[in-house]
Amino acid sequence: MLLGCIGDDFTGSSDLGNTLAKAGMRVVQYSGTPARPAAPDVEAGIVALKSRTMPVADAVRLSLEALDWLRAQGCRQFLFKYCSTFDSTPQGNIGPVAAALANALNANRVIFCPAFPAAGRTIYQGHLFVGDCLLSESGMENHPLTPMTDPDLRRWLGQQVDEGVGHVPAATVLHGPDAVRAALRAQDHRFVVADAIRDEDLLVLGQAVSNEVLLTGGSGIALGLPGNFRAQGLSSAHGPQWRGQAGPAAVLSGSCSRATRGQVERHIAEGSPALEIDPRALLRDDMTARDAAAWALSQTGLPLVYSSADPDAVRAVQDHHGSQIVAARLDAFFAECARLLVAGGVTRLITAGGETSGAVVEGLSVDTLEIGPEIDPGVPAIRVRDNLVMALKSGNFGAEDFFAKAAARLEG
Ligand SMILES: Nc1ncnc2c1ncn2[C@@H]1O[C@H](COP(=O)(O)OP(=O)(O)O)[C@@H](O)[C@H]1O
Ligand SMILES: O=C(O)[C@@H](O)C(=O)COP(=O)(O)O
Repeated sequence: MLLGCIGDDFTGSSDLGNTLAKAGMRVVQYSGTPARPAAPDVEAGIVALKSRTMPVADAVRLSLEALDWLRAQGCRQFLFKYCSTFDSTPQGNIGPVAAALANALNANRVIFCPAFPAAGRTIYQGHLFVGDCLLSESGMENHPLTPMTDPDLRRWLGQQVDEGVGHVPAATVLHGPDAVRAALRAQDHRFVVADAIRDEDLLVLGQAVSNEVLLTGGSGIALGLPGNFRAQGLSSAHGPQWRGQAGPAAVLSGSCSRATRGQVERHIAEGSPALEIDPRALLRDDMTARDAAAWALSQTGLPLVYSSADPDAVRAVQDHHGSQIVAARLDAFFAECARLLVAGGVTRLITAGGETSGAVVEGLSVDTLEIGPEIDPGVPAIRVRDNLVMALKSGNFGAEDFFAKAAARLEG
């Protein structure tokens, strides 16, 4: 294994897998740190954790365990993947996890670059934009678990760590890898936010950090890495292999992000079967995973079970019951629903939302996910086992017709 990656959620990890697989690496995503060694032909291994929103100390511990395993697989470089919208709280977990990994690897320069231009995430003057909005005006300020209320990544990361945060501006990145390397050497700080506006900038950054042991960022920061390994004669390009999967399909969505809500609306507007889950009904046991799975298995077409709701509805439920209680109940519901659907014959399963996808993958006791071809930017088709394929869609990814498109792509 050449590149060892740690993803702080499951959809984000598959997004990273998509970038690396498209650029020709053979990629496997693991659900948590595996107990066994990796297969010998894996070039990039991604240990997916559900560590984005867990207590800081747990996220650090699990990330260090993943690092130990990746080191034992012979990796030469390590990438900590977090969200392209830098999802975190003022306490963490991005800063503390990055600091622990940097300490363990003796890394003295670590870049932070969540940019993903294909999905509209760019960084300029240290500020993160989503399309033409600052992060804090993009809808992410209403995220149920990690509201992003400050677009200045230096300031946000600075709250999470006990050290200063440097910056490599776009003007330097435009001058190419040598200029970036020189700027990194000149920094007073170990942690450095790097601007990136275009994919070309990410390729420059990727080249500039080819000798750094630890990088951090969104999937975009990986764009240039397969080329680095190829240039060193360490990897040979081959596209992801894909074998379609026939059989019943279903969608589970716990994501309340704007893009997902649009996809849910489109699905319903097209007359496709949809069952809305009210978390209050789950908490009262008026609705169970068994009820929802039985409903889905009795439908024709592509059934959608969703709790996706707008920010006001989410806030009302959280204020009443507490966000952690609601999140835990929804996670348990979707995990159980997925188990029942697969037991009932579903072979193509689409999940929307990082927390939700993590709960589902863990609930299905899946340990290895083979990354296949891209469905929409940032979302690959995934083979889980002989009779089960999945798509783990990040909350804000995918076109409006994503659910139908994913079902078709997983089959074809
Ligand atoms: N109807 C709802 N009311 C309150 N909270 C909800 C509702 N539906 C989902 N949530 C919360 O929103 C979170 C969405 O997180 P996630 O699955 O990661 O989606 P995304 O990727 O869009 O952020 C869930 O973990 C859950 O706690
Ligand atoms: O980098 C990204 O935007 C995604 O890969 C990702 O991590 C999204 O997370 P969720 O929105 O929680 O699915």
